[in-house]
This record gives sequence, C-alpha cells and structure tokens, in this order.
Amino acid sequence: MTLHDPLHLHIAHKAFSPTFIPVLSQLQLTIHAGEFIAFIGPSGAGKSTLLNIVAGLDRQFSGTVMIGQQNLHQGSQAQLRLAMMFQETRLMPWLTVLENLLLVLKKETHARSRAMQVLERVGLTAQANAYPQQLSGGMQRRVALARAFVVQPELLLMDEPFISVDAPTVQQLHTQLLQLWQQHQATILFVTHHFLEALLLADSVVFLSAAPAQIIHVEAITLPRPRELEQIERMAKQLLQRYPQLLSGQLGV
Ligand SMILES: Nc1ncnc2c1ncn2[C@@H]1O[C@H](COP(=O)(O)OP(=O)(O)OP(=O)(O)O)[C@@H](O)[C@H]1O
Repeated sequence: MTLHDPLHLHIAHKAFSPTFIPVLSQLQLTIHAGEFIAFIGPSGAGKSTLLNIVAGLDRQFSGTVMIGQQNLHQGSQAQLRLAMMFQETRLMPWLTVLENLLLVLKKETHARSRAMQVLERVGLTAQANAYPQQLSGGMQRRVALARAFVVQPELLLMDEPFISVDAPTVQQLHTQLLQLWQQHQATILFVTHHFLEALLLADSVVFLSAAPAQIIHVEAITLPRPRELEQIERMAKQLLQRYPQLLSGQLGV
C-alpha cells in the first residue's frame, strides 16, 4: 500500500438499523493518488456515511475499500496516513494550538518543528500558544486544517469543513487548503453542498443521487488553478444546462 496506488471504492450496500433502509447502493469509484475529489449530493444522501466507511470508522457495510490490491480495512490500515476534517473543528479546548497539533503527532521525531511549519503555512505562528477559544472561528478552522496536514496525510477526508464560515475566510481557507494539498500531494475526498466550492477546488466532482446514494455523474474539472469565480460560475451554468438533473435544486450554487 503506497501513496501511488489508486483508491477503489465499491460500496455494494449500506443500511443502518433499525430501519435498514439502504443509504448507499452499488457505488463504485476509482480515485487516483493525489486527486482532489469533491462529492456533492442532497442532504441525507449518505455522503458522511461514505467518508466514515472509507475512514474505517464504519465497517458495517457490504463492499470493499481497496488501496491498490489491498483491502484498506483488513489489517493494513495503519500503514496509510489518514486524516479527517469535519464541520466542527473538534479541537481540544484545554490544549493550546500547538499542543492540539502535537497531540496527533504523538512522539514523532521533529514533531514540534513540523507543527510550527504547518502553523506558519496557515498564518498562525503567533497563535501557537493560544487556546482555541481565544481565536476567531476562521482561525480555529485554520488550526483544524493545520492539524489535518501535520500528519502528512496520504488520504484526507473532509466533511463540509468550511460550513458556516464567512466568505472572505472561506476564500482564505480554500487558498491554504490548495497550497497544502499541492505541497503534500494528498488524495482528498471533500464533501460539500456548494457546487461552486466543488468546482473551485476539485479535480473531479462526483454528483450523488438522493439516498440510496449512487453516482449520477462525474465531471472532470480541467481548469488550471487558481480558478476565478467568474470562470467557475460560467462552468456551473453550462453544466446545469447540460445536466439539469444534477443538483435537483437542493444545493447552494
Ligand atoms: N448512525 C446512524 N444510525 C442510523 N441512521 C443513520 C446514522 N448515520 C446516518 N444515518 C442515516 O443515513 C442517511 C445518510 O446520512 P449521512 O449523514 O451520511 O448523509 P449526508 O449526505 O452526509 O447528509 P448531510 O448532507 O445532510 O450531512 C440519513 O438518512 C441518516 O439519517
């Protein structure tokens, strides 16, 4: 299992007790190493469930998650450096910014200098010894972003990580995320409700149906980065004209 192997998702079936109504069904996708994939779909489609399955947090499903020839959930997961970022920052309030990063690095060599380097990347060197509650919401997201990248993830799973953040801060977070992604060459699976965000960031956008989530379309976004909002808006309009069924009016554009 290496950074260079593709990730093969095959979720044949996923349902939760007690209803056992299918949430994911016959979902198959291959993601190449280093790709930035955005998933977009209606609320309740099963996007978070999908990320939880890929992360190995939920193993009650039929199907496989493979890296190259190896099943990610059969013993070898520890070999893959994986990070997650959620809607909530999940920072430890009793630890400083730096300590929050050191916590995920455990006793790795040069942990402190690595943590400081990533904090510098997100512009938070001066806040290293502050506590999360002393920072603005946007700064806290930047700490969460730094914590995700400090482990040098091969696979980064992001579940609407920039929701409820004001527009200028989101723009800054997007820029920092793309810089960190390009520097670390991580494979990113990014769930969002925002079509424009997906087009702005991703190499490919995967459109999911309502539950049970199935892939209804995959659009490769070949525009070079950084992408201008005008370009993205034009592309969004064209895509919706071509595939009016894609968003079924439920997503933020
Ligand atoms: N632990 C659970 N137990 C029972 N049902 C669950 C559980 N987790 C999720 N579900 C159900 O599975 C379906 C998909 O949920 P999921 O959170 O994956 O959707 P989503 O696409 O991420 O939604 P949203 O965009 O609103 O965050 C929903 O109907 C939800 O109620």
